[in-house]
Amino acid sequence: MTILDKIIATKRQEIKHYTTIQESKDVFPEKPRLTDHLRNKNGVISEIKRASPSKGDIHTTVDIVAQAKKYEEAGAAAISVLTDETYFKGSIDDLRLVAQAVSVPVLCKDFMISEIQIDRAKQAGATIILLIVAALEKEELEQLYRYAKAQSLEILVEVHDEKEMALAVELGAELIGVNNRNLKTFEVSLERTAELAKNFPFNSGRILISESGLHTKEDAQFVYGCGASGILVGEALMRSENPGAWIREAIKGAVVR
Ligand SMILES: O=C(O)c1ccccc1NCC(=O)[C@H](O)[C@H](O)COP(=O)(O)O
Repeated sequence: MTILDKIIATKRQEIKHYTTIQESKDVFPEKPRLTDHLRNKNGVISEIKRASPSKGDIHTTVDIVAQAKKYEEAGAAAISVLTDETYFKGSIDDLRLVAQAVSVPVLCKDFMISEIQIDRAKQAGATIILLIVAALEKEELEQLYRYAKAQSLEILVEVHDEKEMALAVELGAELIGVNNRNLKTFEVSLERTAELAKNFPFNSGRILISESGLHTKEDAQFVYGCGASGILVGEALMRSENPGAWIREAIKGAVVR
């Protein structure tokens, strides 16, 4: 059983207890679309990540609102919030607090297998959701993609290999994320982005995002050089004493499209 299988099995149990709020009084600042940002310039999707299966605790006591504001002030293209409780020590309330505090797009980073999770993400202020091809049957992927689109959410479709990439393209995904982390071994290689970028359909308006394992501005430059318009960075920002400087360095010299 891979870690992804384990996370999904836990998620199936957890969602049985999920409920949605019928009438939310939460107010969220208006947010632009990540797709529009990344069509014009490279960007950093900056993540709130307290802990992870591969690294254990990363920064559990973080003030998530202060951290999110640092990301926004530094020019983050979007903020990703890990909402999984069991494996990442996040929560849907983390997402809500961040979405109330910032005016950049907010990604609900979770393991989506059901429409109720998409409803909860939207109610907590997310403007983007993640769909992981490896976690879903083709029909489930199509159904959740259609459902999220109908809610006017942006959808980041995550892939690990050529086969999954073909499915993401067939689905019509505009934002396609290549995860550099092997979810079986936890091994990280930016070469995965380089490999999958070779046949990426850039000319059909798709946007490539490189996810995981980016630690330095050289890492960022490497994947931007492969054609990625965006990078998704968690651990490096959560461990950094100056995440704002990290983001500014990463976007310095980024390509204006
Ligand atoms: O981070 C993990 O250990 C992990 C394990 C299993 C499934 C997903 C996992 N991470 C989720 C992510 O996609 C990352 O948080 C994100 O890409 C940022 O990665 P990093 O910059 O390496 O923290």
